[in-house]
Amino acid sequence: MPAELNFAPAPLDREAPVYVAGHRGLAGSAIWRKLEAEGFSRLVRRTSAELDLKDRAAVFEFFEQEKPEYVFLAAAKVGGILANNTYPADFLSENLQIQVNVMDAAVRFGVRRLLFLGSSCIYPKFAAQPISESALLQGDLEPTNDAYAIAKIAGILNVQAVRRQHGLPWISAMPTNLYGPGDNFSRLGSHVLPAMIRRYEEARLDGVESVTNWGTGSPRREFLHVDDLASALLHLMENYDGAQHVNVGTGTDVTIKELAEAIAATVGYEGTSEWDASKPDGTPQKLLDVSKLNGTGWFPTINLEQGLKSTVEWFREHAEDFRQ
Ligand SMILES: NC(=O)C1=CN([C@@H]2O[C@H](COP(=O)(O)OP(=O)(O)OC[C@H]3O[C@@H](n4cnc5c(N)ncnc54)[C@H](OP(=O)(O)O)[C@@H]3O)[C@@H](O)[C@H]2O)C=CC1
Ligand SMILES: C[C@H]1O[C@H](OP(=O)(O)OP(=O)(O)OC[C@H]2O[C@@H](n3cnc4c(=O)[nH]c(N)nc43)[C@H](O)[C@@H]2O)[C@@H](O)[C@@H](O)C1=O
Repeated sequence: MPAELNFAPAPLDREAPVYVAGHRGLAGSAIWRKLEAEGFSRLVRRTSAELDLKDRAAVFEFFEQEKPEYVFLAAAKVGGILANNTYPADFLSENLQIQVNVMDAAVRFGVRRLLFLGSSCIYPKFAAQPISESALLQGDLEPTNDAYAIAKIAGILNVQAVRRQHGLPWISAMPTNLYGPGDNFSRLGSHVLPAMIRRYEEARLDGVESVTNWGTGSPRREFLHVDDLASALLHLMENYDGAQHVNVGTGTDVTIKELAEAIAATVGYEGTSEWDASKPDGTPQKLLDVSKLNGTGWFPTINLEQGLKSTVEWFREHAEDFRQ
């Protein structure tokens, strides 16, 4: 068993090996950029083709070889409402395997600090708004993502159990809906914001007069730019130590209809928007209470208007990669 470690808020050692699990994903790539910009000199990464985190033996071998001192656990099976609703068994199984393997290996090889990334979908479907950390397990989950949410709740408990049993000062962060460069823009598997950027931009280019979005447009969502997420996560690694997970968001939300209007305006689409109410709306609202995070001294810097503009620019620069 590793020696018990005590945490005191302090900058992470820029010379120590840091493993960013999921470094090619939306969140992981932003964490990687942030750590590089902050002068971390021994960043460690593996693609899923090089290291399948579901392969327990391979994960242990990797940790033994690289001996990371810090881990950002941003590798996961992730998708929007339709993907979650269609493949619940995969979302449950793959996420449990990935997080258990990584955390078990991290215990075995004495990782000093590990940050587990969950999601705001861990909270009850009808939680009081804004949702505070203490709302966890106080009500029924949203059925379209209950399997994924249970895996993420298990991850929070895993971190807490490691803290109790092994004395390692690991933490969990629960981000709200994320967006930014490197997002998944696939038509069926993506989240709403990248899906709409693609839909409205392609409709503009093709001269299509009307686009159809999913659901009624009435649900409310909070959107955090991934560069803000990465900055918040490094801040938490350097300033927060507690068994309770920390919400990471902006503290403001919009309706999906308002988001659609903002995206249409940003891409310059002048047609109309329809709504397909046969598609699920999901949780009516999931606005995070971010007072705990703000209390540590961290605040977001990128508002939705700026973030949409730069993400549309990024999508245009990479549009070829998404042609099918
Ligand atoms: N996107 C969002 O809106 C939100 C995301 N989160 C959380 O943030 C984290 C990251 O999400 P996000 O960046 O959006 O996801 P992405 O789908 O963009 O990236 C996930 C990454 O995980 C890696 N991965 C998946 N399966 C495996 C595996 N079996 N072995 C190794 N690596 C694997 C992939 O690696 P590779 O590219 O090499 O295949 C990929 O780069 C997740 O924990 C998610 O729950 C939380 C709230 C909202
Ligand atoms: C991050 C979070 O992401 C998922 O939950 P979600 O918040 O419901 O995310 P979403 O982005 O998929 O949808 C938000 C809203 O937008 C509407 N909507 C309209 N048009 C499109 C559309 O074209 N695509 C998508 N995906 N949604 C659309 C859609 O009907 C819904 O009302 C879970 O994976 C959950 O597990 C999770 O953690």
